[in-house]
Amino acid sequence: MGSVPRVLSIAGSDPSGGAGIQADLKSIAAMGGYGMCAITALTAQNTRGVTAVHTPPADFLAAQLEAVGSDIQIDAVKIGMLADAEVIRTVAAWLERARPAVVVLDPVMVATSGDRLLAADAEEALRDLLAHAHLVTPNLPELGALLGEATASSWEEALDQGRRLSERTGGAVLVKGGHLDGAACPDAIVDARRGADGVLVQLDGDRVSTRNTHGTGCSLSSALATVQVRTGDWARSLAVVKEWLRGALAASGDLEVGGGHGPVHHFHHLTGSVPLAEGEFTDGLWRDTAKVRAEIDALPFVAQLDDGTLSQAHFAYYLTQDALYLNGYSRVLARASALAPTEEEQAFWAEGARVCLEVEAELHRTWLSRHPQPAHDAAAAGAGTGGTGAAVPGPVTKAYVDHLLAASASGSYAVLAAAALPCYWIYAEVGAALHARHAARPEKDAHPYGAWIGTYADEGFAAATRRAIAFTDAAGRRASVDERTAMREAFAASAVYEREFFDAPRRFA
Ligand SMILES: Nc1ncnc2c1ncn2[C@@H]1O[C@H](COP(=O)(O)OP(=O)(O)OP(=O)(O)O)[C@@H](O)[C@H]1O
Ligand SMILES: Cc1ncc(CO)c(N)n1
Repeated sequence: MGSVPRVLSIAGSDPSGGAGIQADLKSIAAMGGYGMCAITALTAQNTRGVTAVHTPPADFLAAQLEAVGSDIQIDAVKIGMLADAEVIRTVAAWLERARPAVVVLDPVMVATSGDRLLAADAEEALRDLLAHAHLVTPNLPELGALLGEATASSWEEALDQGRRLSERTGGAVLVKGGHLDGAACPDAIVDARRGADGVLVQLDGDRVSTRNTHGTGCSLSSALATVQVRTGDWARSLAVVKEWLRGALAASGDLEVGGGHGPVHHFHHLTGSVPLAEGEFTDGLWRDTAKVRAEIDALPFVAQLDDGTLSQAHFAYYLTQDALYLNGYSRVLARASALAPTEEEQAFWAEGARVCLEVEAELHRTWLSRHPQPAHDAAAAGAGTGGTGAAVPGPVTKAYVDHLLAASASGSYAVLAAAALPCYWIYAEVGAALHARHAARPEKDAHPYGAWIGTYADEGFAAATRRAIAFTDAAGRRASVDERTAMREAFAASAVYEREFFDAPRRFA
């Protein structure tokens, strides 16, 4: 066997996708297997119930089994709905010849909705088929019916019935707690060949509070067949499948399928790693920070820069801190260059690091000489003797740069790119909005910050921003689930620091 178990489901079709072969194929894939199916019957059903069943001629099922089995090595078989005695005989005859290494049989008799899925006169034939299975997975009513007894009313009684069924079939029986009353939902594998109580493994579990239990039995049995190929150990297989199914039940509400007993979310564990289209990842980062960005737009600093009422002291503090920030940011971009996976990205971030130093120098040469920070403000900002360019980072500048340096130290290029991105993206957006408003002003020349706002119209920075977004997006698309989470956190934290940076003059100047 290779690393992908080849698993055949012999079962009925549920067009609503929650049970039958549809659930089986999803569950097999969710467990890393290659799913195949031979269809025993077509049902017309949804989450509310079954309205019709069409059973094709048994010869046609035989033809499907022959086609698959004559060409493909089958590592495991899961058997579900069998409809009638002729279908059962057809499957039995094929199993005799094919003798798959793993056979899990879910003796489907009644759907979750209460509708019959097996002809009443076929129960005897089904009992005979059980001997072909390595594991039988009846729910409590099916377990009772297979023994010709009433449904067990306690877990102990169910285990006892399971052991007696195992004695009869010669294989293992999965006793399922799904139909028990109460908050517990245990499952146990019972094998009469294993001594007195026969319990191979029992896994206790809490009941998930949901109506979406359509197809849980189908999903469990096909997933178990798949994992069993990998482990060869029912107890370990059940442990992994039960935890997965619990997650699928817990996430079933995300699906919003149907008004009755809805399906479970078979791929809940993969939602964080679905292949993303170009731009999707960074669009998500942008959406997630909508609130923080709206808060930036509403800051007094932005409004005052816009209408020209910003105090010289606040502006000078801002420029001073910006120069300090750019120095730290340059080192962070240099680290992104060092970690970059391609030469194109390496060059891009290195150029960004260089430009930061150039802009820092320009701030000192031009802007800060025109708008020096008053001595008492520089002292308040921690510059000591003040006013002579010996400023030190204020609390926000320090915290923001420390956050970026921590992202550098994470060693993840993707996380570092995400942390660095708001400084491009949010700054570019805020600047573009300020610039657009300024450009529409009739008396531009009289505006005290007109020249500064003019620097926001830098097409080179806008182009660099687009590339920084594209590189971060590509890194996000390649990233693992955990790394994507860390990227979102890093981006969101930087967005908050962007807000704090614009608000810092009001608080700390
Ligand atoms: N609400 C729940 N919370 C947690 N686990 C559950 C819940 N309902 C069912 N299960 C689990 O789902 C699996 C299937 O159990 P169940 O007894 O419901 O099978 P079934 O009746 O054959 O399913 P189906 O709905 O496909 O007919 C078992 O592992 C059981 O423990
Ligand atoms: C086709 C099919 N198989 C099994 C079940 C049991 O859930 C169902 N509802 N439908």
